[in-house]
Amino acid sequence: MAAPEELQLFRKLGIGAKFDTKRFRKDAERSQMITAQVTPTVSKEEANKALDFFDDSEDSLQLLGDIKASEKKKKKRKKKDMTVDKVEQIEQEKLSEFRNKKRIHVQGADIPAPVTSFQELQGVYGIHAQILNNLQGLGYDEPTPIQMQAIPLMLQRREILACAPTGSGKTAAFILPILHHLQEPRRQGFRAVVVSPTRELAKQTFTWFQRLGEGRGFRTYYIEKPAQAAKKFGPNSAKKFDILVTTPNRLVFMLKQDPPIISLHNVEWLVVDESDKLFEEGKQGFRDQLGAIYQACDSSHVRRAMFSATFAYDVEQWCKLNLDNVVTVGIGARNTAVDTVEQQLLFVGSESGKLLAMRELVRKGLTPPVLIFVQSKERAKELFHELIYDGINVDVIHADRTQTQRDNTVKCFRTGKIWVLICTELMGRGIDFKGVNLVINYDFPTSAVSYIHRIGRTGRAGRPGKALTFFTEDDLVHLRGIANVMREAGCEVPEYMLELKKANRKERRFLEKKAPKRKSISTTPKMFVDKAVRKRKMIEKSKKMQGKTRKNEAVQPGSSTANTDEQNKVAGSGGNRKSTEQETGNHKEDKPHGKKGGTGKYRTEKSLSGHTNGKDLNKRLKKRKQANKNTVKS
Ligand SMILES: Nc1ncnc2c1ncn2[C@@H]1O[C@H](COP(=O)(O)OP(=O)(O)OP(=O)(O)O)[C@@H](O)[C@H]1O
Repeated sequence: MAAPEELQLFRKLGIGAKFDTKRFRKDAERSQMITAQVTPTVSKEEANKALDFFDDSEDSLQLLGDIKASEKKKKKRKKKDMTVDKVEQIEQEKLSEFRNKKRIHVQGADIPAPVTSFQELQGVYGIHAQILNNLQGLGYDEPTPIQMQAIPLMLQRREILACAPTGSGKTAAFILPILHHLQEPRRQGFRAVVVSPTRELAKQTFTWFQRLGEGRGFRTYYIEKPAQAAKKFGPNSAKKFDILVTTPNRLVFMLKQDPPIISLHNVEWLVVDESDKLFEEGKQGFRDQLGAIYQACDSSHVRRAMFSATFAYDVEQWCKLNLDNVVTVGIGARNTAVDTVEQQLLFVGSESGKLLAMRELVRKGLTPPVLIFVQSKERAKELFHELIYDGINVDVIHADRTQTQRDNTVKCFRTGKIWVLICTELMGRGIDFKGVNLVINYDFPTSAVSYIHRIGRTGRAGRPGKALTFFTEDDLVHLRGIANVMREAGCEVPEYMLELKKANRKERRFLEKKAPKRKSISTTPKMFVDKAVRKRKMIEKSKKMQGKTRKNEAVQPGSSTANTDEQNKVAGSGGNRKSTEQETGNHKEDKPHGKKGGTGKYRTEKSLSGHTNGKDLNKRLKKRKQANKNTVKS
């Protein structure tokens, strides 16, 4: 074997010379002149070693004078470029591997790397330490996948369309970058706007802004009553707020006043939460209102972000056409339910079968908190009247209840004072009740999207949950779609369900909007219901009259009379107000209800005492029995 110095000299002398690799292969290998050519992939270290080698050889080139220096430099640069490319490629591979592991899918140009910890946000982006403290205080140890990718994107002022499962932390994903960009409170008016489809969700987002921004002094405003807001916002007073959280109709109402009573000219971030819902057209959707808000945010540097748990093709198309260099971020498979929810379907035969099944569940013992979804406010009222007589700690929330009542009900459910909450689609999206144990779809949802959102009220932030869906023959048209969602999430479904006829797009759209007509839930004879409705109407009428008199006498509203009326209103099973289940934009709603003060509280206390106070319950049961007897007689 040749001595190392000899080999070195041999290598230097041999530079540029071609070997007959068949004849001299052994010599060439020994002097390491062809190893680099036969190695298929080079690590960074290896590549650097190779470069060192060529650096050495440059001297010898000058000595030998065989090869031109410029050619050599070119080669050297090429090798260096190759190494940089290789390093970048390796980095990209690592990123892809990490994204795959977290099921993060991205589409777009120049996408920043996901962050792996909240601390990284401070190091790389300079997020304020107070915000990190707030996160820690809330028990957010590490970012969720949507937060890992959406936060750095928004911190780089990129416009995004984000889709991530229910309960996966989308709210903090948009709040953190907003708080960072606004830096500090300034007297410039609203600089960030978040639009949500329901008041409950808007209020919840408002609360999260306060929690995550605690100690930073930002002033967030939630439009509860446009008329009140108008007073509050006199031309200059609106300037003292930084962030606005609202439902679309309330904001549009204020924008459309002449002159507008709110200005969005300084808005830097417009976030549309539940974007697929807000993009829906027609009575149930908010497409027009969203258009008006989009136009009102007319600053040249406004950025927009859309968030939802479910993906809609038209939202994506709109974003691609209208947003600047938009990035799409998706977590997991599109339009799927979270796998932390154990899903079950239960065939109950008929409408009355549902009530029997419900009572059977109660008899066996329900573990609260439980959410029950029905398809309309009328049915919500009917079911409430059935269950309350069963002695269940139950309350109901729907669009016919006043805002105060809705707020109180939500509060009582959050604090565990109410165990079972009956609701409509109103509560289907975004609401974060911690630890909901079971979601019951008493009425079958009209689309897979609605199903995903409804059952997403449980199994949040990685916790386990259960969902039970009743179905009858009326629901067969929707069954296949929901069975598919269940199977995607790894739940067992009978094969026949997946083989049912598939509805085409047009049919699906029609079915989505029209829930099947169902027999009443109520077991109380209709004549008594009618009587109750008539009575309620009379009371409402007399209340109006009293209200007028009170106004004339300049007496403050919110008296005990209002309480009694409100109680009757909730107890009535009919309803003649024409509000939809979503936020309606009927601003008349705000005026009288705002004045009813503690009526919701009264109502809640009453329903609670209904369960704890046996005497009261017995009285009501007696009354009901008597009513039934009377019908039989007549
Ligand atoms: N990084 C985190 N670590 C722990 N908990 C978190 C984290 N981020 C969010 N959460 C909690 O997870 C729950 C769900 O978050 P959030 O309401 O933002 O979900 P979401 O994705 O908006 O759901 P939905 O689609 O139903 O609106 C909340 O209680 C929130 O406090």
